[in-house]
Amino acid sequence: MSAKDHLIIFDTTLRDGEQSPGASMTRDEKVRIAKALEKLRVDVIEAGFPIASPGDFEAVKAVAETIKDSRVCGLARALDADIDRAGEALRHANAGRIHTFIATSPIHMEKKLRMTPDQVLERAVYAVKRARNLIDDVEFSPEDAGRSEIDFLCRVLEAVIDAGARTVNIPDTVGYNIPDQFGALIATLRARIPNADKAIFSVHCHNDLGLATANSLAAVRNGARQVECTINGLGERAGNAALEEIVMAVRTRRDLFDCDTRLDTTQIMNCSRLVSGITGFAVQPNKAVVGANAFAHESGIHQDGVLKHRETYEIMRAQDVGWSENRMVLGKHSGRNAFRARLQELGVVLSSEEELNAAFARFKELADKKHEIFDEDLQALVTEATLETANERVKLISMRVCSETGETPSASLVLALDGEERSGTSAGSGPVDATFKAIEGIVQSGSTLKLYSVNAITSGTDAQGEVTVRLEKGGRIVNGQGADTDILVASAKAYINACNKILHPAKRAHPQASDV
Ligand SMILES: CC(=O)SCCNC(=O)CCNC(=O)[C@H](O)C(C)(C)COP(=O)(O)OP(=O)(O)OC[C@H]1O[C@@H](n2cnc3c(N)ncnc32)[C@H](O)[C@@H]1OP(=O)(O)O
Ligand SMILES: CC(C)C(=O)C(=O)O
Repeated sequence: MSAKDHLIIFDTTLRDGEQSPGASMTRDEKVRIAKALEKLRVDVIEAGFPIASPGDFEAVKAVAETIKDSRVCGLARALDADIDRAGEALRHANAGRIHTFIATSPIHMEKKLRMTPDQVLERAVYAVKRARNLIDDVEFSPEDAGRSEIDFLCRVLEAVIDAGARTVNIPDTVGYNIPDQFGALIATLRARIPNADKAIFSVHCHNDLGLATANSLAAVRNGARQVECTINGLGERAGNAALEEIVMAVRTRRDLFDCDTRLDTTQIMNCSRLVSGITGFAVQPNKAVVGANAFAHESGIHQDGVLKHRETYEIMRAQDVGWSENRMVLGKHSGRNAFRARLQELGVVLSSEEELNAAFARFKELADKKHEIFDEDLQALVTEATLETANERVKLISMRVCSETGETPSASLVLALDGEERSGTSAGSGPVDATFKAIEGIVQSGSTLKLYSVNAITSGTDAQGEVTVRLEKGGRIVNGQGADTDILVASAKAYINACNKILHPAKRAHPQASDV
């Protein structure tokens, strides 16, 4: 890859990312993340701001001493002490860089720095020269370039390139720019600055208007060859451009970019999880590339499309960014094709289309009550569907259970017995007891309850409960199962399932394993 084709990825998770309130990292945590970034093959790791604290100095030093395959960078204001401290932290780096900056926008110069433009220009040149005395690789940023006057910006950049800055980074510090404008800014700077070809143009975009990635990409299309970004888009205020978005956009839309990165994108998820785990900043599920839903499909039409041809609804491969695979989430919007495919994956073979339809109907009912249907839910559904299509003399139509402090619980049920609707009410020592007594009152199975057990099939308060009921009649023992998000309904279903077995003419004279 030639320099022209190479898009340099400058990761600033450990510096600007750490500026997210609450995202402070220890030295060892920074080293762990830096190693993961090195494995991802980022070109430059900005490890911190050495003057900020003794701890950050130690962190930058430790990263510089550990990392061999990426360049390690330290940030410094345009001040002697900052530059010297950065140089000291980077002394043992295999490849180091000092990144010095000073603001160039009217508002920052007048209100914050309280310096005239000429003083700022002079200090910028001085800082770059001082840094160059310590290290070969110096980057300069005119902070708040996105709100700076173009003529002044050109003057500053031309002067710092002459002073030895190898990279000039154009920050949209407050995320104020929009893509067309920011792209045009890069094109104008490159065209107007006479020595522009002596430096690499870089961009550093913030996400205050949600445009950090779009602005960075617009800049790349206009000749920027370094992008500063962070894992998961971590960073000051609304964050920085997200590394994973930049890298995958350039790779996925090769048709639009005349450059690419050298990253091993399969390491992206690893870095994302590590950064999220260390900082405690959870990744939103719908975050591009690294969110839990980025490669998940729940809608039937999409699932059907992906099952037939993945690219109908996926522009990237989940594996290419480090997910093990894409995910089909079964839920209320899913269709038969995805349902059938998941059952096949689970090794469940339904003997007829009728059984599949019964299971699918139950699945939709359950999906109305439960956000996500897990494999265990499916197993339970299929068991029920299979039981349902077997000879069923008793079916649950509806039920109502009352349980109130100080009152005797009661249950009223409507069942279909041999196709005829029957209702019954009973009191009991508890709601389950009342339910079973009401069923027994209608069905008159004459059996005795031997066992009642409840299991949560999946986790969460919306989990399905699976109930097993064991009945005994005349030495014959049967087990009935029922599952539902309502534990009383699951209990009624289990009792009815067992009754159906009791009422069904026994094929054998003695209790059999198949009955139980
Ligand atoms: C856009 C960015 O992300 S820039 C990086 C922002 N990151 C950080 O600030 C994190 C680390 N910062 C810190 O730990 C501290 O702010 C320090 C150690 C750098 C400085 O602390 P202090 O000396 O107490 O100064 P304080 O932070 O209160 O104020 C900043 C000073 O730096 C000056 N300053 C700001 N930027 C620059 C610059 N690029 N070059 C020179 N001076 C600068 C300000 O004008 C102010 O000067 P003043 O004290 O004469 O008014
Ligand atoms: C130091 C510079 C590059 C910065 O972080 C910004 O302007 O946002």
